Formats: sequence, structure tokens, C-alpha cells
Amino acid sequence: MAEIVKDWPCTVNGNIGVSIKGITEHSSNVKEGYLFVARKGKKDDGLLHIQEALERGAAAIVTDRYAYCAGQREEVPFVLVPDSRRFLSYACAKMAGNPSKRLTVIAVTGTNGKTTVTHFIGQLLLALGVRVAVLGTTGIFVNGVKWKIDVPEMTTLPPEYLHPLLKRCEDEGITHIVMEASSLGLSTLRLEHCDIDIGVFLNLGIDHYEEHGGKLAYFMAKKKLSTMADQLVVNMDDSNCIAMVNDATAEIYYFNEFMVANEWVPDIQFSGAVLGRHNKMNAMAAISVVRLMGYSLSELLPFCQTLVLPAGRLQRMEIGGIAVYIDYAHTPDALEAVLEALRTEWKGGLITVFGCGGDRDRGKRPKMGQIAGKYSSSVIITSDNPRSEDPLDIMDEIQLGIDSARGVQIEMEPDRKEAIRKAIFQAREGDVILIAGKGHEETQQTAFGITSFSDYRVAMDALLDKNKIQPIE
Ligand SMILES: CC(=O)N[C@H]1[C@@H](OP(=O)(O)OP(=O)(O)OC[C@H]2O[C@@H](n3ccc(=O)[nH]c3=O)[C@H](O)[C@@H]2O)O[C@H](CO)[C@@H](O)[C@@H]1O[C@H](C)C(=O)N[C@@H](C)C(=O)N[C@H](CCC(=O)O)C(=O)O
Ligand SMILES: Nc1ncnc2c1ncn2[C@@H]1O[C@H](COP(=O)(O)OP(=O)(O)OP(=O)(O)O)[C@@H](O)[C@H]1O
Ligand SMILES: N[C@H](CCC[C@H](N)C(=O)O)C(=O)O
Repeated sequence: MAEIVKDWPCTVNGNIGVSIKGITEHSSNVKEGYLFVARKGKKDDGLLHIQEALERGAAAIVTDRYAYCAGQREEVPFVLVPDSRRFLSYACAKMAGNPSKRLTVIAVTGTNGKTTVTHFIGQLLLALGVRVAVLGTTGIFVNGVKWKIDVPEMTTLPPEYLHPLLKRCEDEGITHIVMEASSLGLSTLRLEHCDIDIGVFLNLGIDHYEEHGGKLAYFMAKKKLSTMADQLVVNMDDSNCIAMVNDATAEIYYFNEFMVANEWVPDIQFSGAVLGRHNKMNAMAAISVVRLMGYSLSELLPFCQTLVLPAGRLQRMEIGGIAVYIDYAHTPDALEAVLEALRTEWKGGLITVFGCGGDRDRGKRPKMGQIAGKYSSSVIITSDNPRSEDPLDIMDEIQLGIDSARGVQIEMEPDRKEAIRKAIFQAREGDVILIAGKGHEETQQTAFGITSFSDYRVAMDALLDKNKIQPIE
């Protein structure tokens, strides 16, 4: 314990000669010999769980407010620090031996496209023979293989998981880490004391305003990355991205649809998976990062034709002349990008099935309704993780945004499985269906609990049923 706190401002009460076997901020994760870091959150307060941590065998407690609790013993030191969150990141990095200092770490931020860009970078590096791990919303992929390890399903991992994972990757011979930096991850200091080499700024749209406390706070959260990396790759077509890096001291490299890392490259040939302008932008961002690592365009270009999208991003199935796309668009900009791409490709009817998450930004609901109505011939509004909210209320807020004067057919179906089946059964040959919002997700979260749910499986079953095809057992 003495080693962990030696360079950190703190007041010690007790013997800090104790040895520490692990660090956690959640009392239920405490094991014998662990350091428990108590901090205040939105819903709860670690201070209220010190007792439990002690009962589970905590060897030391760190807090940022004075705390006393029954059961406190002389041999378990209580350490007071200025900010528990910041300390947690510092201590977890130190305990793991600061692996991020030796690894090349790339962090990607933006409202939309983080998962796609991290996967594109991972695919390019792997093809170039680099040993790489990709960390983000869809899991942890080491050299292209998904690792099944016990970490929370979060876009940006909290420090107690991140640094031990980086250490494990390093031990496996991984040299490059590509990860997503969510706004909430940045604002809650999950990436503090993680040494980042390249930061990528993709875009800034509407999402998480309510969790952050407004648009400015959301902007400032993402901007933080500009002070954390040595080099920045920035979308030059996005004025918010440019504003986010305007006082950065790092080297800045720009990309857009025709430019990679400040270099004009208008005619790159991509695989068919790179569908839509948004995915081309994602690919250009990824190429820019790999260029910064010293690879030439001629080395890189052949692999641009092998890029594939991550699961649940424009994932396509087609039976009987009806094409169905599963996509993770859950923000207004994302929905517009995808619908624009599909409208360009398909001339027939376009049926959009979507909802909006509960306990998340309400402002995006009517905006997504408006966009769905603008591009689709038919919209089926349904549920998407209503969480603690009433799904019908969310659906009403979405519908308010749709301009019914456009003649779009609107249907409300709170049961997502039914909504998908209705779309597939009403579609005619040549139509395309977009099922948006849940992408790779495998659950539906409602006030009554979490149930298994996959857009892909439901859609495939409905397509097979409609075409009277028996699935192979
Ligand atoms: C907004 C946010 O960052 N929430 C995370 C945060 O919650 P919080 O700060 O409000 O903490 P809290 O629940 O009030 O608890 C306070 C403290 O008491 C501790 N505690 C609590 C209960 C207990 O029994 N014992 C205990 O010790 C907690 O560990 C915590 O240290 O800290 C918790 C502990 O690490 C996380 O579980 C929780 O993420 C929840 C699961 C979550 O849903 N997060 C989402 C919104 C999120 O972070 N998403 C972004 C992606 C967004 C995007 O890209 O669109 C992500 O990076 O994943
Ligand atoms: N560059 C982009 N611009 C606008 N929309 C995009 C862009 N890239 C992807 N999208 C849309 O956003 C959806 C989610 O993409 P992706 O998972 O790559 O983003 P993300 O930022 O990781 O999302 P999340 O933060 O929720 O994990 C895609 O399915 C697509 O609809
Ligand atoms: N990372 C995002 C994912 C949203 C996906 C959508 N299906 C929803 O549940 O709102 C969030 O937690 O807000």
C-alpha cells in the first residue's frame, strides 16, 4: 500500500505497510487483501459500502471524504485523497505496472462510429502483421479473436478492469491497443493515467446530453481527449471536432472523405462492406491512424478492400427479394447516415423499424422520428431497451417528430418482435427494411427485467417463415 500511495497526495490513518492483492471501487468485488476505493456516484456512494468491503476482507480503504465506520480496525489503513476517481485510475495503472506506457494506445471518440473505426484500425493493423487488441462496445478482440473474459459490457472500461487487461494483452505479446473513448468514460476519469499515443475525433452529435448535464458538458467531455494524446486525427468536415482540438498542443492530422492524415487521396477502393458516406469517413479515419504509424499508402491500400463492419452494423440478410439490414443507429445523425446510404442503394419501399432507449436523452426521440419519416415509406415505432420508462411514452415522443403530411405510413407496436415480423410480412419484393438501434445487442431491458433478444434472430426467423423455409436444426 505504501508503494501505491507514495507519490500521491494523501493523509494516512493506520499502517500502510499492508500488501494489496487487487483494487476495486465496488464493494461486492472486494476479496481478501483488496484495496477498496470509496467514491460518490449518481445513484450510490461507496462510503455507504465500506462496512461490506471490510467484511469481505479489504486490506485498505481509500476515500475522498472523512469516513468512520464500525468495524474499522487499526491494521486496515484508511487513506484520505483529494479525489477518489482520479486516485482509482492512478492506483490501477500503477498496480498493473503501467502497461499503457509500453503499448501503443489509440483512443477513438465521437458520437457515432467509434466501434467501426476501432475495428477498421484493428483489421488494417492485423493485416499488416501487427499484434493488436480492440476494446469497445462489442467486446475485446485480441488479434481478431473475441476474448470471453469477465469484464462489464461497457464502451470504455473502468480502470480496475482496463489496466489489468492491458497488462494481460502485453503479456500475450500484444503491442497495439485500439479502444473506444466514450464521453462518459472520459468525464468519469476512466482513462486518466492511461498513456494514449493517438486520439481520434470523429464527430459530435446528439447523445447523452442528459447524463452529462447539457451539450456543452458533452462537448467538454470529448474535448478532454485532445489533452491526453500525443497525436490527434481529426474530422476536418466537423466544426465541433475542429473546435474540440483548437487549443491542443498535440500534432494534428486531418481526414475527410478524400483526405487521410493531411494527404489528398480521392480514389481509394473499398470493399462493398464500406457502405455509405459515413463508413467511408470511418475508413478514412482508420487509414489516417495507420499512416501515422509509418505504413505507406501502397502497403495499406490492398487491405482497404478486405475491411468488414463489426457485428450489427449494416448487417444484411436477403431472402425472397427482401433485404433486411440490422444496424446500431441509435442517434439522429446515425439514423440519417444509414437511411441516406440505403436510399442511395435501394429504389423500392423502405420500411424502418426502431425505438429509442429509456433513461437516455429524450431530446433525440422526436429528431429520430422526423428523420425516419423523411426517408422511409413506412415507419414502425417500437421498443428499444425502455429500461425504467413506459415504452408507450417513449414511442409517443418519437411519433411527435414525424411529419405525417409526407404521407409516410406510421405504425406503433411496442412488442419489438411483433414490430419486426410486421415489417417483414408487409414488405414486397424489392423493398428494404432497416431495423435500427440494437445492432449486436442480445437483450431487451425493460422495467420488468432483462430478457434475451436479438434483432438478427427475430428477423431471420420471420424471413424464413414468410418464405416457408424450414430452419436447419
Ligand atoms: C454514468 C456512469 O458512468 N455510470 C457508471 C458509474 O456509476 P455511478 O458513478 O453513478 O456510481 P453509483 O452506482 O452511484 O455508485 C457509486 C459508487 O458506489 C459503489 N458501490 C455501489 C453499490 C454497491 O453495492 N457497492 C459499491 O461499492 C460503486 O462501485 C461506485 O464506485 O460507475 C459504476 C461503477 O463503475 C458503473 O456501473 C456505472 O455504469 C453503468 C453500468 C452504465 O450504464 N454506464 C453507461 C451509461 C456508460 O458508462 N456508458 C458508456 C457508453 C456510452 C456510449 O458510448 O454511448 C460506456 O463507456 O460504457
Ligand atoms: N461516421 C459516422 N457518422 C454517422 N453515423 C455513423 C458513423 N459511423 C457509424 N454510424 C452509425 O452509428 C451506428 C453505431 O456505429 P458504431 O458502433 O461504430 O458507433 P459508436 O460510436 O461505437 O456507438 P456507441 O457509442 O453506441 O458504442 C452505426 O450502426 C451507424 O448507424
Ligand atoms: N451506449 C449507448 C447504447 C444505446 C443503444 C440503444 N439500444 C439503447 O439502449 O438506447 C447507451 O448506453 O446509451
